[in-house]
Amino acid sequence: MSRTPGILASWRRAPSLCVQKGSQSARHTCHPEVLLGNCLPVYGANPLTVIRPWAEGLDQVVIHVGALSLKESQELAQHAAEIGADGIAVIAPFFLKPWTKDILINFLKEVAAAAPALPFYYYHIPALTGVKIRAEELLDGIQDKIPTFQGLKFSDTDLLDFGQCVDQNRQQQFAFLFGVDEQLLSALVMGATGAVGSTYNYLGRKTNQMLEAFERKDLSLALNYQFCIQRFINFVVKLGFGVSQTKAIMTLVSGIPMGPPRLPLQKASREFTDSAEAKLKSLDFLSFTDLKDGSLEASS
Ligand SMILES: CC(=O)N[C@@H]([C@@H](O)[C@H](O)[C@H](O)CO)[C@@H](O)CC(=O)C(=O)O
Repeated sequence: MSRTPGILASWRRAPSLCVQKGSQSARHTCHPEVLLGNCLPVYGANPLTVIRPWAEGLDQVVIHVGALSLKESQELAQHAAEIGADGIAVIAPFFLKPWTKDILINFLKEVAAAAPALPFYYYHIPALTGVKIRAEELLDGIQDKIPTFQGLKFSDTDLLDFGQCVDQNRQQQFAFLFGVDEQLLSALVMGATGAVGSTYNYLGRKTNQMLEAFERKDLSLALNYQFCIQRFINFVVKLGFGVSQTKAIMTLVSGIPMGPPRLPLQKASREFTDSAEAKLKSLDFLSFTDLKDGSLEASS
């Protein structure tokens, strides 16, 4: 795999809230419950062909089929159905933006209709799309318009909006999947039923420990794990953290070459990777022998 596979992420529905079990390396994400192919189509690379090899052997695969053009999004949705995906997810189109809830719903409805048998997830990520329609508003009556609507991936720090999504839809059995890894514990308290995020590809074990502590109602321990995760994320954010840096860390931890990012992204610097590696080790995310001997078993 020389090109980016997007970001692999996983979740499991409530009551067990989880990212990849048993390991924190990308290589060991071969058995997550769900793989989300989070990539927009780019010229010459159909995300579905990239996702297919990753999807083999997984229990569930939800494929992101959002695109700037409705037609392209519909074609991707149809292809996702043809290759046996378990669901589709869609972000808001972000070049020509929908400016009201109804317009956004109409766009999503047309995409969902192209794969009428597949559960449909709205992927709310306003920082990247610039579409700031509140998720809580969007969810109001959404199943009347999109009968396959199954849930939401919520990648925003607005916990008021997130909490109200949960609170106003308690009867609906929706999946509420949180996407801000450094705030997951807060979202769990609000009622998140799962998590999808980039750092679970390499901070999975610590995150699972946090989830287990939360399920045991040991909030103090869960908070310790969340703080530890925050220490790492805070550290890399200060260095400049994005998709390229995620690829670099995933390569470092898994040993799987993720390849260079495409322009306009720039490859992560050697200094970044060295600093991230040192930080992972100092916070006990990796043991000192993990990377040297090729063993991917991370320390607890
Ligand atoms: C803005 C962003 O990239 N958010 C990430 C988080 O996992 C994020 O990397 C993490 O919380 C660290 O800030 C995910 O929610 C989104 C994501 O992984 C994706 O769409 O590929």
